[in-house]
Amino acid sequence: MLQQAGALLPEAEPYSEAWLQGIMDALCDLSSKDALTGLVNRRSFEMALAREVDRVARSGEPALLLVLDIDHFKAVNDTYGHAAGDLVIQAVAGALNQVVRPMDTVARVGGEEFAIVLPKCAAGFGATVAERLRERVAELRIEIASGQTLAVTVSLGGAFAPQWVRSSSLLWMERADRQLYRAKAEGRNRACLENQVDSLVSAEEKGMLFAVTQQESE
Ligand SMILES: Nc1nc2c(ncn2[C@@H]2O[C@H](COP(=O)(O)OP(=O)(O)OP(=O)(O)O)[C@@H](O)[C@H]2O)c(=O)[nH]1
Repeated sequence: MLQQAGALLPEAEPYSEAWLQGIMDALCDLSSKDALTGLVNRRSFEMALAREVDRVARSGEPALLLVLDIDHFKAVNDTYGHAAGDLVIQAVAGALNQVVRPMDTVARVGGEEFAIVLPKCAAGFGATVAERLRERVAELRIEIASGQTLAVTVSLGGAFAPQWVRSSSLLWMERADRQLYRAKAEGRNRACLENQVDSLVSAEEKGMLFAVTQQESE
């Protein structure tokens, strides 16, 4: 499996304890990481998001979900080729990883789409961190060929997890996605965040809270 995926096999003596451990680590990476960027993949991110939903519901601590999309990325591929597009995706991934805290999870969730979950992120800090990510990407000068560099921008959407409500990661993702659409529609190279956290608990989420309360009272 590892050879088929182009992954390196451990250098230790075959079938030794170190070699088996190396094989297990490499298989874990293969199932949880995106091969192009080394970021967490969509499947693994969805699990991290579900864990965060549970943690927020238990602790009431704020958490922010950001979704990002490279602007006009099709034009990069069409103008400079797919290999240059891949270099752009890798550079953006690296830049995002540099800006966040070790406790945050950065994932590549689609072709030129990324998502970041930021636990314990206070509501007042959301716009600052989103803006810092946007700026960091805009500052990049990505070398796509000798002496040829490209600059790209990203649009971001963000939503805070509803505190004290056992929501679903899917609903959370949908809310962040809506903000991303807004950022694209308003001209790209910007961040749009839901601003009022408490009043944005949807009817569906209230239903989930009710279901939890009912179960707990049985
Ligand atoms: N190089 C490269 N391109 C990819 C990869 N995955 C998806 N793409 C390309 O990403 C492009 C996404 O383009 P669109 O969804 O039209 O969006 P866009 O051009 O970024 O426009 P906006 O999002 O509206 O700003 C498509 O051309 C895909 O072929 C990948 O792994 N590598």
